[in-house]
Amino acid sequence: MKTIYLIGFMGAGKTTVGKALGRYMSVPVFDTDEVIERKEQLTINAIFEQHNEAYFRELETKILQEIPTENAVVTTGGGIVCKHENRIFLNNNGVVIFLYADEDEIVKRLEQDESRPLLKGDKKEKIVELYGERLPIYKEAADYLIDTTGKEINEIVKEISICLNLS
Ligand SMILES: Nc1ncnc2c1ncn2[C@@H]1O[C@H](COP(=O)(O)OP(=O)(O)O)[C@@H](O)[C@H]1O
Ligand SMILES: O=C(O)C1=C[C@@H](OP(=O)(O)O)[C@@H](O)[C@H](O)C1
Ligand SMILES: [Mg+2]
Repeated sequence: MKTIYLIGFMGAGKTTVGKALGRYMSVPVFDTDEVIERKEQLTINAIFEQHNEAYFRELETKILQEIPTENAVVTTGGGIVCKHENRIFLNNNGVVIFLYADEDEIVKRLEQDESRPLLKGDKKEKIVELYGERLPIYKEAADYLIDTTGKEINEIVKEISICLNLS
């Protein structure tokens, strides 16, 4: 089975849904952020502070290309689609599912979260600005779009399984 890549904005549920999807499909799950943090022995926040975003993006591309392209679920960081090279790799190596959630839902889910360096400061303003820039990119990069707004994790996993004829 070709690897399933989950893309979408911060807070769309990629990491959470991906873990549940991997359990449902009995395949390993690779979260690009988690792989990077383990390799660097630094949190994403610390990588941005001690190095910079460009350093993180180089790591992200390298890690993406090291993760198996068969029989796995890969949960990506929200900015991975911003690099054309990454979009080409995703498209060539797996099935790309865009986990959509509307802006208000994203804001709600990330209200208490301080783990995303790009949302430091006025979180809502940053979300509106970044999401506005990226929404067309997610849509263009995806094979399928799943709306996660107001849905439970298992409901989203079920929708993905139907989408991919897994059930
Ligand atoms: N469908 C959902 N409904 C409600 N909360 C969700 C849903 N999916 C994820 N969350 C919550 O939103 C936050 C971000 O989820 P996460 O999986 O880290 O998203 P991403 O990896 O896309 O940034 C977490 O607190 C998670 O529990
Ligand atoms: O959208 C982005 O640029 C980012 C999303 C994050 O992952 P999540 O989408 O899992 O939060 C993480 O890769 C980093 O903070 C950058
Ligand atoms: Mg994540």
